[in-house]
Parts: sequence; C-alpha cells; structure tokens
Amino acid sequence: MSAFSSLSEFRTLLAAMPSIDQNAMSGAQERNGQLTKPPGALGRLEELAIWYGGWRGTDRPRVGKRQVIVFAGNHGVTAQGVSAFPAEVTVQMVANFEHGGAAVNQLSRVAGAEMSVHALDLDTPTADFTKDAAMSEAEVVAALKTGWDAVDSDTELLVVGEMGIGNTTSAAAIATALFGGDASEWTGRGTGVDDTGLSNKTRVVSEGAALHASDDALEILRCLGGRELAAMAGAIASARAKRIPVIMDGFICTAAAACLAQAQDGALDHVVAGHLSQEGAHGKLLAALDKTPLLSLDMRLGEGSGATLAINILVAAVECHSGMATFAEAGVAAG
Ligand SMILES: Cc1cc2ncn([C@H]3O[C@H](COP(=O)(O)O)[C@@H](O)[C@H]3O)c2cc1C
Ligand SMILES: O=C(O)c1cccnc1
Repeated sequence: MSAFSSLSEFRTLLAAMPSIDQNAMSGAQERNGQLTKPPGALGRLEELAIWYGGWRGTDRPRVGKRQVIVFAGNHGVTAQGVSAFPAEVTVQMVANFEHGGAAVNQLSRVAGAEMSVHALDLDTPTADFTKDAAMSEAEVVAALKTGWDAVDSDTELLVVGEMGIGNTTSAAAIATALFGGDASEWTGRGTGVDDTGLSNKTRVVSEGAALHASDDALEILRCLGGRELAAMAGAIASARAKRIPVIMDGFICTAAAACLAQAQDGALDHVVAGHLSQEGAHGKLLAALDKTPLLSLDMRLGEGSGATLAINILVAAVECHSGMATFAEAGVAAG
C-alpha cells in the first residue's frame, strides 16, 4: 500500500513525522565534550556529528550507505525562452548520468555514495505555468511518490539532485510565491541567460507567481513546480519518516524543500544545507529557511553536486566524533 494518494494525505503524513532523538543527541553532546581536543575546536563539525547521531538514534554514529538520487523532469515553461540551453538537454543528460559521465557521477564515487537516476515522464513536460497549473493533483502526487519510493530503507545519508532545463525558473517562481517580494529578487541566470534573457525570465517568474498565488505551499509546488522538484520533496519527506539525515543541494533543491518547510513547521529539521550556490537568490532562500551552508565554492550546477561534495564533510565530522579517543582513554590531561 502506498504511503499517500492525495496532497491532503501527504500533508497529514508531514504533520506526523518523527523528531530527533533527544537522548541520543545529549549522549553525543556528552561524548563530544570528552574527546581529545579543546572544547569547540572542531567548529561546525561537532554540531554536525551530534545532529547526525541524534537522527540516527546513537551517540556514536557511523555513516553507512550514502544514497544520491537524481530526478529529471521537463518544463513547459521552456517555451518562454527562459534557459540558455534547449529542453532536449534534459533527456541527453539523463543518458550521461546513466553512462557515468556527469559531474555528480564523479562526486558520488568520491563520496562513496550509490547514485541512481529517475526520469519522470520526460515526454510529457509540465504545463507552461504562465498559462496553467504546471501539474494536476494526480501528477504532483505521482511525482511525490516517485521520490518517496526511491529512498532505500537501509540508506543512512541522503542527497537528492535534479536535472530539468528550465527548472531555475520554476524554483524562482516557487520562492517568490512562498516568500513574497519582487520576482527580480528571486530570479537568477541559471545556465547563463544574458541580460535580455534575465529580464524575460523575471517577467515569466512574476506572472507565474501572481497567477498561482496561494497560502498553501503544496499547491504552490503543484502549480509552479516540476516533477523533479516534487520528487525531491517526496524523497526528503520519505527520509524523515525513516530518520535518514539529508544534505540539501542548490537553489532548485532548496526551493523544493522550502515547500515542505512552509507546509509543516520543522519539516526540514533532518536537513542540512550542503553548499551555497552561485545562483543569485540561493543565499536569501537559505536564510529564509534558517540554514547555513557547509560549503561555498562558487558552484552553480545542480544535479545534487554541491550536496554530494558535502557528504565528505559530514562523514569527516562523524568519523572524528566516533573515532577519536576521549581524554581518559588516551591518558591526555584535560584542561
Ligand atoms: C549540460 C548541462 C548539465 C546540467 N546539469 C545540471 N544542470 C542545471 O541546469 C538546469 C537549470 O538551469 P536553467 O533553468 O537555466 O535551464 C537544470 O537542469 C540544472 O540541474 C545542467 C545544465 C546543462 C546545460
Ligand atoms: O543552484 C542550483 O541548483 C543551480 C543553479 C544554476 C543552474 N542549475 C542549478
């Protein structure tokens, strides 16, 4: 039986998600205080390891199976000339992912992660959201479910990424509809549109956000999102149900995740921001979600690339936490 079959059932599920294990977290906090280093000397690595242990329910975690899932979808809004690349690139990149030739394939290997690709109805792009809702309820629910089902129950750390020409336009429209302000504050160059392209894209974002204004974040996802954005949201929620911590990627992934956060308070408590994308509004979006990125390397690729790179940081944090000796074990004098 599937976990949900309507947006309203998905919403109910979000409201009943597990929270962090406070006992495990205080145990990890206590262990952190006994490790052979001056207090706080490992900086954010310390809080990361404690957070990770809290979600995994242990004061001495290890990061086992790391799963990277790339979802792909096509966008009707590309008819408005919003990307520097043609829509065919989506399906062509799916083949590239399958053959191991994309950046995220290399980064997954480096991070010791299993990577898979899910193409969502590429032959049926979403509707152009300046004219109609991008997806019907049945379509958005099907995409959420694809994401939900793609998360393996033995996964211990999840990254979700995306491929979909036109999807920075979708993400910008979602951000505008969720957080308000002028469309220009949320619209960036994506794959690299020029100044004329950027003003056209901003118009498209503004029209879409106005047409589909709603105080319901899941409706915003349905009307302005793409299948790959909904699948990422479904996978992030699925990970929460399974107590699997998630590393969030760039602007598009964060926009998808923001729909969960706006639908349900605390829905992203099991999520850390992997990196700050160079896409203009990513920092503003992360700030709205109160997330501080781990890396800032001027990347603007998507695919889950920044988050996959950040797996190495999280694993390093957890290895220090669980592998280091305590002052007592090592016979080192505590300060
Ligand atoms: C070859 C290629 C590989 C990519 N990998 C990710 N993206 C990124 O660019 C797209 C979003 O930008 P826009 O909204 O401007 O179309 C998404 O597919 C995103 O994943 C790529 C884009 C291209 C061209
Ligand atoms: O931040 C991202 O995810 C991003 C930015 C530009 C193009 N593609 C993805």
